[in-house]
Amino acid sequence: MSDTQGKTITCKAAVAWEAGKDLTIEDVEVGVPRAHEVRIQIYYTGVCHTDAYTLSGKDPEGAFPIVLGHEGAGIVESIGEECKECKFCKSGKTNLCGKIRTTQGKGVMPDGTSRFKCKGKDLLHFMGTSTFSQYTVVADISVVAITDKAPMDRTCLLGCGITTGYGAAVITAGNGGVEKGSNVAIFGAGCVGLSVIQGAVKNGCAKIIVVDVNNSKKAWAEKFGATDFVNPTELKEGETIQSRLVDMTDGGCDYTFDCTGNVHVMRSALEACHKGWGESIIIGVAAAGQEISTRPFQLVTGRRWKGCAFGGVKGRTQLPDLVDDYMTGKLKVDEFITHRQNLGGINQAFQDMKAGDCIRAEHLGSLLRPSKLLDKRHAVQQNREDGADLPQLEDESINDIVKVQTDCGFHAISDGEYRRHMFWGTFFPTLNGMREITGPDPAIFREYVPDIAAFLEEEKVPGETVVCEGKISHTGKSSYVGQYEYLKTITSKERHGEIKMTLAAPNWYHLRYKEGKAYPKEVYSNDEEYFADIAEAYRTELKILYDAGLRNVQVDDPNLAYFCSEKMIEGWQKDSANTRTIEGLFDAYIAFYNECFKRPDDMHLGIHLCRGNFVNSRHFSEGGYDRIAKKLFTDLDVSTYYLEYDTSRAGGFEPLKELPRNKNVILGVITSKFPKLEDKEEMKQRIYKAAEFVASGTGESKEEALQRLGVSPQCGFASHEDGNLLSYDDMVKKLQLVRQIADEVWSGQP
Ligand SMILES: NC(=O)C1=CN([C@@H]2O[C@H](COP(=O)(O)OP(=O)(O)OC[C@H]3O[C@@H](n4cnc5c(N)ncnc54)[C@H](O)[C@@H]3O)[C@@H](O)[C@H]2O)C=CC1
Ligand SMILES: N[C@@H](CCC(=O)N[C@@H](CSC=O)C(=O)NCC(=O)O)C(=O)O
Repeated sequence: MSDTQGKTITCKAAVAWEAGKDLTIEDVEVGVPRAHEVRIQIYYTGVCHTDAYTLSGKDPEGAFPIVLGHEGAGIVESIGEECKECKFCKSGKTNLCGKIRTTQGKGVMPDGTSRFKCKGKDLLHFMGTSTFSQYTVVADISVVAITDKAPMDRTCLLGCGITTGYGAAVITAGNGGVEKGSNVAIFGAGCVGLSVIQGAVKNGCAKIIVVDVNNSKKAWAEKFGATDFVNPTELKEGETIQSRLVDMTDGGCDYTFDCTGNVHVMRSALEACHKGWGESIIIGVAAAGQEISTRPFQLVTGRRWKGCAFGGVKGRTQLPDLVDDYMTGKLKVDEFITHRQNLGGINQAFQDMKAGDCIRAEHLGSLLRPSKLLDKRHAVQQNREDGADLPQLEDESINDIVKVQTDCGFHAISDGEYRRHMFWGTFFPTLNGMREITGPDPAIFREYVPDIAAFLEEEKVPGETVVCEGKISHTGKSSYVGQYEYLKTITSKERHGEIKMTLAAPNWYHLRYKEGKAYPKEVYSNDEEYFADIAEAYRTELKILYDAGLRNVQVDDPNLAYFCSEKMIEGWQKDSANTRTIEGLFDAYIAFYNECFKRPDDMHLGIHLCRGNFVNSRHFSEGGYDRIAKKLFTDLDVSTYYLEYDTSRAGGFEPLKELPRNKNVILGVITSKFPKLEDKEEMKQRIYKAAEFVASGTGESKEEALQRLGVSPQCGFASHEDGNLLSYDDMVKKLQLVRQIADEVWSGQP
């Protein structure tokens, strides 16, 4: 036993102080286990809709403050002193043990007290488990020992959702499970419904029909073994879901399962059962106050309604068998792991669960403008037209490009950056203290910074740039938010959280300028002061965007990719004016980024590392991620990296070994620079290869690593409004190819 035995442990836990509010990570005291109790060090926990239900305040038993969580796996740290004794357990008829249920429902241990304390207050326990804590105390009968060969990051998921669905099919339904040859219908293909499918497949059901309002669940359902899929919102006129299922099964299903928690669905599920013997199992948790109803005649004529908690599985005796099924490949568990978070990311985990999906097919934001829009913008820029009708044309063109994206099946919709001239938009020039200038003095630029070098090769400097002339601050008025607001008006409310906005890189007007030229010395005495004001401006901008509803941000940063370029590094080292080493500058930029992008947990942040994407499909820099990967992936506080991988310019996949378990990479294997369509199979093989490298770095399986990858074009199609060397149709074909690849690699996922 550990040396903490007999002592209170102080550890981190996610505390729900009140209903409807985010959890906060607190230091909590976890008391010594008493008689018939066990203290466990929790290594992994799942997040379940029932946690969200209780947190929402709708659970009649929900009380606060509480430590939620009930899908946990860990190691026993210490035990108090050692049921076949309660009426329920003695009956052999149910898994609902009565011994501790009353106190458990009140959020306390069987002796009526709590083992959690925080800020001098007792915290309540949840479902007798409270797994959102590094340590927890549970009653001895609430814990089951399983083989230490089973990985805990998977077995925690057997704590509820998977076991519930699987158990409902193989234990609760009928007399000990659905019979071979039965026809079953499963309403709702989330974790629970998909697990019902697994049970139905195991027992040899004939028809396994999945009913879900979300068409993206069809591929998921098929992957788990469903034979049919019906979307109840796409029925023929006059048809109900009951009548469709009755028709499909020659009179009705032998078994139906509600895995939605919707009481109307529960009714349909019952009424879709076969007269005389059909049985409907309620699994979903309905909101407080809701009741089920049907015509009593449905029951009179032999249909039966039943329900189950935890699938009817007796945790202490039957769970080890499920673990064995998983270990021997009979029960799918890995496939359910779509996201990982550490304890600090728990609110994000709730958001991810509610969003239901993770985005696999992406693009980088900028899309080719239609020629009518481009012509108009040129006419306005050259003062040939006054531009009064430009906003209207922008709106129309955005409506069209949003339709293209939704038709292609993209979720992270952008406005194509149609209101911007360059990919970074108008953030910097609109800050107090910054000014856009044309025809800048070439002497201010670092001539070895790749985009500057490219312009100088053509004996030009950038036509315009933004310089700092005074103390920088945000005006309080965002130049990006209008772009998001417009997208909201043309997309459904459920999609507003997926809309993606691209933002300028905070270091953009720093790296290009020679030492001492990025800001006047009288205003800032060093980089850190300058960075601090820009960071404050970014935080203000993010708050405005967040308050408007934006939850998906992508930063476009060529500068960080320049740190992969030998030429740039050589230039930096030869420049005697530089006061930092190149490594020191990279570190400073990472710290700068982390200050700029301090954000709420439910705002997703990704970063695109770009090697240049200018008119005529021009790139600026070359070099693999090897030299920056460790710091980039570990120290930079972003969730997703959009990485170029279309040519050997970006090097190999080896650096992906450095990707930690809580981060994602979108592989830009499709070029946005040229029209030739990539070979789909070859691209899929590249993705699988990338997954091998990710897996080899963390020790995950390749399948798990795949769940942190996605696919996209390598860059935008029009970082400069004039766009790359391909046609609008070529671009659409590329987007369709990205979608097809994603569908084949991650079937059913967005
Ligand atoms: N009884 C028990 O022991 C347990 C119950 N639950 C409950 O089971 C339910 C399902 O959990 P998850 O699978 O994790 O949820 P989920 O949200 O991942 O999946 C629900 C699925 O139902 C679909 N759906 C929603 N409305 C629908 C409708 N009207 N018709 C058809 N499909 C519809 C959704 O598109 C989604 O695919 C929840 O209510 C949860 O609280 C979860 C674990 C244990
Ligand atoms: N407390 C709620 C009901 C919550 C609930 O239904 N819990 C189920 C399992 S759902 C798991 O994710 C459960 O354990 N039921 C058995 C029990 O004895 O609680 C309410 O009062 O509505």
